[in-house]
Amino acid sequence: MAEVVLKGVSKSFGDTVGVADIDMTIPDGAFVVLLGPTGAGKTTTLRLISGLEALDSGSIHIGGRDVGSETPAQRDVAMVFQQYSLYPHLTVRENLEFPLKSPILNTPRPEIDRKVTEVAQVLQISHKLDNKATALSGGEMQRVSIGRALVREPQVYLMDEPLSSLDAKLRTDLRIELKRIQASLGATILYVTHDQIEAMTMATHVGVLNEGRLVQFGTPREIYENPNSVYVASRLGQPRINILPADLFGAAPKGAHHIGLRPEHVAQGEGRAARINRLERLGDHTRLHLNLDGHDIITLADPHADYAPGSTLNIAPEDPLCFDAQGDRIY
Ligand SMILES: Nc1ncnc2c1ncn2[C@@H]1O[C@H](COP(=O)(O)OP(=O)(O)OP(=O)(O)O)[C@@H](O)[C@H]1O
Repeated sequence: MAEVVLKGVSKSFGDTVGVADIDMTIPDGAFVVLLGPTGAGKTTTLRLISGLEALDSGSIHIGGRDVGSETPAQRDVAMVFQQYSLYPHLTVRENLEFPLKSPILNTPRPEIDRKVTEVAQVLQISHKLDNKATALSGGEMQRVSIGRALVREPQVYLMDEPLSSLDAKLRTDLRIELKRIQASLGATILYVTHDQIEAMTMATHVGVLNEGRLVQFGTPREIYENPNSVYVASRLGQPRINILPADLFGAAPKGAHHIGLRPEHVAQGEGRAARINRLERLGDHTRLHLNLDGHDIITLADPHADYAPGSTLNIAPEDPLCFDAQGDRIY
């Protein structure tokens, strides 16, 4: 497919910053997940790449072409939105065929049939192909929307929380399927999600946005293990990283204002006595909700271990991440 390169990309809406000075390279065949809270600029980034929104400044190259003056159709990107966008008067099959019938693609009939059948199978909607789009459930409509993007082989797929309206089982199935499609087609995908598991399992790279700025870009592992700020550290990981005063366990590490401890980096059986507030038994593991000097701490425990709420557990930090007063990582 194609590499996408953003250089100095900015877009404001009146006084509101949409995105500011974004430099980002989405390698050919990469699955890049954008993370950030609401309003961080994720959707705006997708809309700028697709051409639905015009740049204030900067440039966007797709496959080496500067697409600044191209229409969305010329850019050859496929976009899937959170809200499904189907032609209600057409059947599922007609909706899926629609992108392939565009005069630009001019796909031969047998090829259209083959693609529609294949995509319908992947999305588990083969039995609904001849239903009107309006006769589908919300989850089915969303699958057809995804299908309309997948029948094409565009330069890049732009997906804005495409699985968020689906139930848990289907979301898991489609997560695996999307990843497989990406690997087998070598597709370049830019994907927005709030779902930690989607981000960790599907992404080859993660871009973290904060108030329109790209604050870190790296592999999910780099972002998880080596975040450059409290903000980035808090975006990935479920349960979230524990951010605690640097001196909670004794003398603060040099220069540190806060330490960050992932749940798996809380050593048990040594250190200070924390109160066990609550246990969450999740089957294969248990989450312990602790409190130490008024600070909540979450850690993991063996599912068979016998912890009693109200009792205490000694804990100590293990390989803490250290942050300065501004929340920037110092080591
Ligand atoms: N058409 C618009 N007119 C005015 N402001 C807009 C417009 N589109 C986006 N914005 C503003 O730009 C900022 C970034 O919005 P954007 O939709 O990109 O965020 P987001 O990270 O996708 O959020 P969400 O997770 O809620 O979708 C927000 O402050 C938003 O209010």
